[in-house]
Amino acid sequence: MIVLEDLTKDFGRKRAVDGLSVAIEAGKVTGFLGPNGAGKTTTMRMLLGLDTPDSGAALINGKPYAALHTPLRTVGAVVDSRIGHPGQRAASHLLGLARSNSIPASRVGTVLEEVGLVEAGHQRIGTFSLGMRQRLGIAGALLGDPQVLIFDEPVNGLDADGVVWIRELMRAKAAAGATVFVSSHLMSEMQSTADHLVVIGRGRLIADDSIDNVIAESALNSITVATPDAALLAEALSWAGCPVTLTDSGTLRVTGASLEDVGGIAHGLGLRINELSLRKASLEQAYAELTSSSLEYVPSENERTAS
Ligand SMILES: Nc1ncnc2c1ncn2[C@@H]1O[C@H](COP(=O)(O)OP(=O)(O)OP(=O)(O)O)[C@@H](O)[C@H]1O
Repeated sequence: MIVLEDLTKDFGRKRAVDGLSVAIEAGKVTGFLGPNGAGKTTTMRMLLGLDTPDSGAALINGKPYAALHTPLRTVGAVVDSRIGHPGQRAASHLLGLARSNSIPASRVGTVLEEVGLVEAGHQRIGTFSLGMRQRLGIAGALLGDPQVLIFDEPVNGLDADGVVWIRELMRAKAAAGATVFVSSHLMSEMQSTADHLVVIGRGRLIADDSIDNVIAESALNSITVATPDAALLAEALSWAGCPVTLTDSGTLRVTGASLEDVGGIAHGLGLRINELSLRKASLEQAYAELTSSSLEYVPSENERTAS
């Protein structure tokens, strides 16, 4: 389990992480999301003892990283694709890591196989593609068979097969009881990988909830109602405080209400209903709504139209 307690970090006058408190549970993949500069990497670096908190604590299984006896047996992480020395061979890099953490040398072959790098084990790291370096980083993270995994943007540089592979790896590790904490910018990827989300903006917690709840809370969820008595139902819904619009096709679009609310009001009026359906927001929409007020960098109109 990972626990952040009022975690705070400043770089000069810039507050990168601001009083962040959250518990990341075992047995789940928890997605760590936030706009550019929100403080995700800094948080992960503090968890791994690579940056020191100014106040608060970042704990893995109840301890700061520096207090872990053989860290690679407790936590495996990929926060940087610069791994090992370019002149070193992949297998000897892993062997060095294993030795320094009292991990049996036999694990090197096991993890190289797990990440699909058996053939490349004798190659020098400097000859590796970005995708191969990502896989080697993940091999290092898995070496001590840890119960906590921390990945910062792990799909960067991976091809389509690699993306599916890492998704299945994270799901399998969580299903086996591991705590998997992963940052990503790809909402579609998070939607198919994560169970739970921690969203931050400007270093502060914005949401700590299941993906289903994050989407359910979105103001962009809407209900479509088709009825011959649209005007009457629209008036009743407005009275009940539900924002309602009449669409070009003559149906009503209702927000801020559940299917039960809308069905109940229509039933109370004895109206005939031809369609009553819920249109859920995507995770991307719900996320954009949550983080719109904490963007550090807003693209100009020209950049938006160019992309
Ligand atoms: N070593 C550093 N020195 C000075 N400022 C830093 C340093 N590391 C991070 N920052 C600043 O702290 C803030 C948080 O950065 P961080 O990299 O943690 O965000 P992030 O959420 O990981 O962003 P991204 O999604 O763009 O990778 C940013 O404003 C960044 O410029």
